Amino acid sequence: MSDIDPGQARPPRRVRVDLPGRAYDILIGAGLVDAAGSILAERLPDARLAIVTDETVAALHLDRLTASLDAAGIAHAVVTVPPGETSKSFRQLEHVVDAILAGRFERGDAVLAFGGGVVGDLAGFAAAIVRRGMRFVQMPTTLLAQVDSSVGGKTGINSPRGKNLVGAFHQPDLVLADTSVLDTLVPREFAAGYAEVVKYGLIDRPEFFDWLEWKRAPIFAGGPERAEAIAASCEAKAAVVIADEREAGERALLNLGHTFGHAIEAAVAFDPARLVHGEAVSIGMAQAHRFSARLGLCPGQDATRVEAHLKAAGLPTRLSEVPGAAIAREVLMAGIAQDKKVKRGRLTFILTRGIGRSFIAADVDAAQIDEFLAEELAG
Ligand SMILES: NC(=O)c1ccc[n+]([C@@H]2O[C@H](COP(=O)([O-])OP(=O)(O)OC[C@H]3O[C@@H](n4cnc5c(N)ncnc54)[C@H](O)[C@@H]3O)[C@@H](O)[C@H]2O)c1
Ligand SMILES: O=C(O)C(=O)C[C@@H](O)[C@H](O)[C@H](O)COP(=O)(O)O
Ligand SMILES: [Zn+2]
Repeated sequence: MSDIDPGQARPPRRVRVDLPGRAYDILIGAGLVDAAGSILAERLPDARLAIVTDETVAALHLDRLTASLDAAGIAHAVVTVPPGETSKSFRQLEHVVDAILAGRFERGDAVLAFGGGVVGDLAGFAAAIVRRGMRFVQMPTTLLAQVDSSVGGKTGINSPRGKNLVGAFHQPDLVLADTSVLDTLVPREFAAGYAEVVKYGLIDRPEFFDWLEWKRAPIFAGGPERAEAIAASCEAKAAVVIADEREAGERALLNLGHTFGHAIEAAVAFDPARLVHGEAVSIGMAQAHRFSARLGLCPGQDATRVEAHLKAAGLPTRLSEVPGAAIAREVLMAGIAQDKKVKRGRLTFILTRGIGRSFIAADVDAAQIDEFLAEELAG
């Protein structure tokens, strides 16, 4: 059987994450929710599925997924969590783990994450720890999850002390990204996912950034460029993950904008009414470019160009755009100190020499970051 649904306009694109012993495919295209049953029956024969989803995704798309699994004779159960970042918690982890155990899912069965990055990170962590590791399928339903979180095996939950501080590396066996489900995403969440698309251009693909400047409108409008951008993003991420699966070195580049961004998310207590992850990354990437320019590393016009592109996509680029009470500098500094890239107390940031010329800067002076944040908050 092939992965091509006869109802689809075109076969899915395929990106291979060629990790030795743990290689997997990312299939990208319209109609993969309806085709999931036949694809999974072929690729994970005999696996029962513990589907983890959130209430919003369940209401919009779950019936089509379960109908497809029923038609293929795949046994499944569903566990639902509330939508939003606050579900990346010990409480929801316990809820998901308990449902998997109550359903007597075995190690050879699979957890299937059907949702955005929150569901993917939470379900993936449950898959990593239940019976010391179950099989795992990602069916990402947000732009962010299709271009970033479903790929590469980072799973986990948040702590009130910081973002993703508890987790595990656990690669999926398969990623099915149905681009048609993005049509129900609210514009704010689409824009948030776009920030992580822009990230790949800013890390080391300047020609991709140029292309995004040119193609942003059709990507947002749902033209063929959208699937192209998703596939290009997955290819960029897969290349980094294959080279450095567990972030011993260069994978840290995927953290561009995240040292500032994660601190901002923690400072607003992960409240999606104030800020979602992609928006925090957008502010963080703009800050990484402004800070690099301030140090004389990056041309000022590159920082301006990055900020203009993010703004044009409807994304925030400044701390002053975060709604609610002003964020205190000390709170941000405390969040930055919890970053997972900290080594012997010294800060690591992803800085840049210009668009597409990011690099890992170990041993960044905390006093300079503190001064920079004071300026940013004043400005
Ligand atoms: N593991 C990784 O490598 C990685 C990478 C990037 C981000 N992340 C994590 O991903 C999370 C953010 O993911 P996200 O932006 O997808 O947020 P999310 O999972 O909270 O989804 C955003 C919102 O969109 C809704 N939604 C999802 N799919 C929908 C659809 N098709 N139609 C309508 N609504 C839909 C959700 O219910 C939610 O309210 C963060 O926790 C971040 O830390 C992880
Ligand atoms: O996959 C990675 O590596 C990333 O850094 C991708 C990020 O977009 C993502 O937000 C990730 O969850 C951050 O990882 P963390 O290790 O800083 O928690
Ligand atoms: Zn991210």
